[in-house]
Amino acid sequence: MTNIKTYNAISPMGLNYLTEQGYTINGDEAPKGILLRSQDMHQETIPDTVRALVRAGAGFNNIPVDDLTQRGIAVFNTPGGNANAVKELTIAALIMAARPVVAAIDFANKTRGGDVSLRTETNKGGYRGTELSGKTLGVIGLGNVGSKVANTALALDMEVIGYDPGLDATTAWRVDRHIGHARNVEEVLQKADYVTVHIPLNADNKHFIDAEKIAQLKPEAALLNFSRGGIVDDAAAKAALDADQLRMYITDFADAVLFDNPKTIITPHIGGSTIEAEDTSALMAAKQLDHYLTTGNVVNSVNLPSIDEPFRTKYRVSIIHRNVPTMLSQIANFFGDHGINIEQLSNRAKNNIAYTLISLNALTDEEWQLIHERFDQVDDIFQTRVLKNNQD
Ligand SMILES: NC(=O)C1=CN([C@@H]2O[C@H](COP(=O)(O)OP(=O)(O)OC[C@H]3O[C@@H](n4cnc5c(N)ncnc54)[C@H](O)[C@@H]3O)[C@@H](O)[C@H]2O)C=CC1
Ligand SMILES: O=C(O)C(=O)COP(=O)(O)O
Repeated sequence: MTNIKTYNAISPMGLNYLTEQGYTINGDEAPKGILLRSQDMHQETIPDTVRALVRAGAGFNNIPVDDLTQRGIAVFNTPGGNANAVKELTIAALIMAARPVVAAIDFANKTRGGDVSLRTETNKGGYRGTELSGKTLGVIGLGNVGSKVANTALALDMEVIGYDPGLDATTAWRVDRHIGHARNVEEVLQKADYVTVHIPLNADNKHFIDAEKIAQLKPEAALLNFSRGGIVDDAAAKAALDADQLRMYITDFADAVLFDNPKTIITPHIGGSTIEAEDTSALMAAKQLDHYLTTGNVVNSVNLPSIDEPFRTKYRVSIIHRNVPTMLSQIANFFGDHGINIEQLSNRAKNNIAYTLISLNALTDEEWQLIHERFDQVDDIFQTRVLKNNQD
């Protein structure tokens, strides 16, 4: 039985799906797949038997994607699976940035003695807030989470402007037409009363919100970070709070520099922590993992191009290789030279990586062996798998 290793609390919805498909979870055998959430995989040893690693969630900065690609290991995430959960917590944070909810709860709970109802009523004046209605929300990153936050803020009667240079013809449809599109991030920073960041942590986005950008915010603005620690320069945010150049900072990522500051609210990375989001993400992850291991089809991979075609032949050969000239002809020639008839060949590239899926109806054990012997020696080929159609 194929063994899958897991890290973190993965919803039974995903684990049960895999066991129903015949996998073992955390069994004794060397794993073929890994299923995880926020585990820091930069610190883990990933065995050579692993063919796929799936992050049940959106952010994959905890995974050494480049190293795994060189080893021919497919990496997946589950985009959108927890976006609604993050959206709802971000809206809660917006409300907490407008109304002193946390301080007011604290005050009510700490009121002791006498007529507590009367005492809380007479002292409530210190807990007056403002309304979101009519204020401007700036959303940086209009992906699965940011687009939902932006659309929902319209229903709160906010003006919304967004910034996302990576939107394409498909993803732009997610964004309501009443949301203004900023030409640059500075426009968002300067206009908004609230700024919320929903972008991935990668080399380009490290400290994307730095001291220089924070300085462009209105002093009465509030900054929200439900993306990742490291996207906002927390020390710069603290300095701006201390200098009254920023009113409030709410983040889902604890950082000691922010502790014990009444202008800061910290939650312990719970943006995606709802029952629904955990179920949806785990099930998506489990299905994508099974799909890849059994058919070679690639859905929602962060390092391989997508190919999702019905597996109608008896065999498939899946090849992860460098996106270089003559590779495809070398592969096709090998099959021609050995008299192996190709029923279908699909090839797609993503940056410098390409993926080729070859469908066959006849393949002897010797030919199966030969494919591995030959392709495993080619430097530009990272991984070759021969798959038998179990539905056959
Ligand atoms: N707090 C939590 O528990 C959770 C946090 N996240 C974080 O939120 C991030 C976003 O999640 P999704 O919306 O699902 O991802 P997504 O991939 O759907 O969207 C990200 C968007 O950011 C845009 N982008 C990238 N760099 C940008 C930049 N410098 N300026 C403006 N736009 C930029 C991209 O074009 C893309 O449209 C994740 O990468 C993850 O780190 C996601 C889920 C849960
Ligand atoms: O999906 C993401 O990017 C998240 O940050 C969620 O993290 P988690 O799976 O809840 O540890």
